[in-house]
Amino acid sequence: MSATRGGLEGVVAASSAVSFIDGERSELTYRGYPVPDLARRATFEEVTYLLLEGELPTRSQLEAFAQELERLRPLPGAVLERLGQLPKEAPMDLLRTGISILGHYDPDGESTDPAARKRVVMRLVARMGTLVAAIGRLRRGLAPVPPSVEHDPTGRSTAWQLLFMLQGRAPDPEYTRLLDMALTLHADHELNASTFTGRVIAATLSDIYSSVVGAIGALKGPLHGGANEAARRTFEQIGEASQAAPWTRAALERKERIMGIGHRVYKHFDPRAELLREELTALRDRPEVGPWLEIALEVERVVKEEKGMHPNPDFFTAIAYGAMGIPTDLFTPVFAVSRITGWCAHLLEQYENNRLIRPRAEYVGPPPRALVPLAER
Ligand SMILES: CC(=O)SCCNC(=O)CCNC(=O)[C@H](O)C(C)(C)COP(=O)(O)OP(=O)(O)OC[C@H]1O[C@@H](n2cnc3c(N)ncnc32)[C@H](O)[C@@H]1OP(=O)(O)O
Ligand SMILES: O=C([O-])CC(=O)C(=O)O
Repeated sequence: MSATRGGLEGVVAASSAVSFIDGERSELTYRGYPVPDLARRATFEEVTYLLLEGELPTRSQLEAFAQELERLRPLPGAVLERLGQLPKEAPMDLLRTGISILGHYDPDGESTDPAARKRVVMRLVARMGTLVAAIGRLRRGLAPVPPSVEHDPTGRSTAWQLLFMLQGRAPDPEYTRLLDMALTLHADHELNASTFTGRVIAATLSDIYSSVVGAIGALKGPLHGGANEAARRTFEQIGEASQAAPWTRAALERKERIMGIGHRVYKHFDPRAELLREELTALRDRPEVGPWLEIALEVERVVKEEKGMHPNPDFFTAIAYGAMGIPTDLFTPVFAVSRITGWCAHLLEQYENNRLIRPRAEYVGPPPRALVPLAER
């Protein structure tokens, strides 16, 4: 019998100056700034700069940063060509492969020079959204739409560009603002499973692309980033608010997990989910929001009553992203458009002060025993 429940719960596995979670008080900060403040009062590009550079940008720093992202946003043509040749069923697999292909075309991909690593990070941050949008279109048999600066009234916003490249038309300003906020809320979360995966890979002194490919693999799982897609499918299965309470009670009775509910670190509530609920409540008169929100709030009420558990942000982005017209199986890739910033901030931090990450396992197998030759077994 093992002495550990597994999962490294509560284990401090690295020092980091990127983000901080107080699970008891439901507080989250990026580089010292409360994340709800950043989500409400700063753009995702300001937050990206903050995560990567350690400080919020001045106006001119932000302008130069946004211009650089704009310059780097288009994908090398060969990437789209190769993606076009792959089976299209699984967007997260396409994203994983797409990032891997991008690595082949990056002249700095294998460099260990800090300035070259920063250039790699900028390319990844700029291109993740372009890649996700292209995957979304290729899957529907449509030609990818390139980024467009002339039509972007918000001034080079990742959220605007992502929706534009996905849908081929200027997005609804309310949804652009909501997506910008959601991107900020998902940008970093300390040593979550995907970031930890990336840091483990980087700590072997492997390259940034390999680390991000590994992180994407971890994000895909429904216990982590895949929960937003799974939560949407749950709401669709429930169908209408009157069915939500009996459905939830029956699922809990069967000991099933309700996707988008629960968190390893937050003990009382997740501040990101609170903010998203508030934003969606303000939009509840919209037909693409209201009925889904009613279902979600019923599920939330019953889970809280029965298990004392709370929603995580994936519970509400499952409604928000659907309302924006993002296809359900693209929800987790959209998470990656945000989290690439946190992954990169952590990878740079890992390289700066590296030591191989190599924990031990508690051995629970058979005691030492003598080998019986094959002929005698
Ligand atoms: C952005 C993000 O990645 S946020 C996380 C997204 N993931 C999800 O929403 C998936 C659903 N949630 C879960 O599976 C979990 O709550 C996790 C993985 C997020 C964190 O859980 P952990 O702290 O590891 O808890 P653990 O898996 O040990 O479960 C503890 C107990 O709570 C129950 N539980 C945990 N989450 C849920 C849930 N969503 N629904 C129902 N029961 C749950 C477990 O069944 C278990 O019950 P038991 O003790 O009777 O066996
Ligand atoms: O921190 C975690 O374990 C999961 C999470 O909420 C995130 O990655 O945003």
